[in-house]
Amino acid sequence: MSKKIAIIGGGNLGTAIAEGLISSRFISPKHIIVTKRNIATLRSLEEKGVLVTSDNEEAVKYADWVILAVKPFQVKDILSKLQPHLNPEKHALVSVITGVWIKDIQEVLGNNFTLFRAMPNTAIAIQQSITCICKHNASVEQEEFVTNLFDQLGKTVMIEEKLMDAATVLGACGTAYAMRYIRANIQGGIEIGFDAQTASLIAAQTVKGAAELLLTRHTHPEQEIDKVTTPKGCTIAGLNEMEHQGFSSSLIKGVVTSYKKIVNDM
Ligand SMILES: NC(=O)C1=CN([C@@H]2O[C@H](COP(=O)(O)OP(=O)(O)OC[C@H]3O[C@@H](n4cnc5c(N)ncnc54)[C@H](O)[C@@H]3O)[C@@H](O)[C@H]2O)C=CC1
Ligand SMILES: O=C(O)[C@@H]1CCC=N1
Repeated sequence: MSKKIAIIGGGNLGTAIAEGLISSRFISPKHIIVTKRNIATLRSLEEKGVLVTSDNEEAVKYADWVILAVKPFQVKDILSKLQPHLNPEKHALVSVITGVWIKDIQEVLGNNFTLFRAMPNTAIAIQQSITCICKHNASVEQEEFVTNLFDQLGKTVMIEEKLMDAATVLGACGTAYAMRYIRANIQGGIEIGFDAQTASLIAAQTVKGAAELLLTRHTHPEQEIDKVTTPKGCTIAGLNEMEHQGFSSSLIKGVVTSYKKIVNDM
């Protein structure tokens, strides 16, 4: 029988997952049901054949896989209401919620459920996410299903739950960090003569190419940098100025600050 997936919380990430699953043809749109209190903004998913509802209970009755994609502060209340309608023989859960641990979910649902935590990023909408996954109480088939699902949407890596906060920072917040890097390049590009559109294209494609070099060659960034930096040239002059201004240091401090924010808030 075909698997059916409920996405509880059709916000940025929930809709991005639905869109990615449809584009990858991993699952038929009619086997996805997305919930949100106000479903008006889910119209475009509905037009693609996805079921939408404001009733979480209806969604879990329909599905066997339940993806939780609401804000951290909403999850306990939502799970408490769903608890009478969830059955460990039928349902397996995947939470993409930041800072919510397997033990937090177990506090509401008990210990019998198969639970996964997955940390994708918003590039999941175009099947280019990195998704870090950890599992609890999962069979080999269930692990394969979840890995296969997120493999359709980019790359996946299985990690221990204790690294989930770190995965959130590096993988999910990382999309925003990368955008800021690109934006700064665009601003610099405009100052040295490009119009905004051309600067954006050059900056984004350059970053994409740099990432592809690392992903296909499995080299260290510094090896690739060595190939760009002509002695006494302009690249090393710019790079060194960036470092004098604290470039790497500011990025590392930002990553650690994001991490501390998750750890201290949750
Ligand atoms: N945005 C991102 O890049 C990433 C977000 N996350 C995590 O994913 C979760 C969702 O994040 P976003 O999609 O950005 O937030 P969001 O606020 O866009 O989405 C949450 C959605 O849940 C809906 N919702 C609220 N109460 C509900 C209820 N009772 N029943 C059904 N739906 C309800 C809201 O209307 C909203 O559309 C958060 O826990 C976040 O930490 C994880 C990785 C990346
Ligand atoms: O900023 C946040 O809290 C969430 C977690 C990862 C991406 N967005």
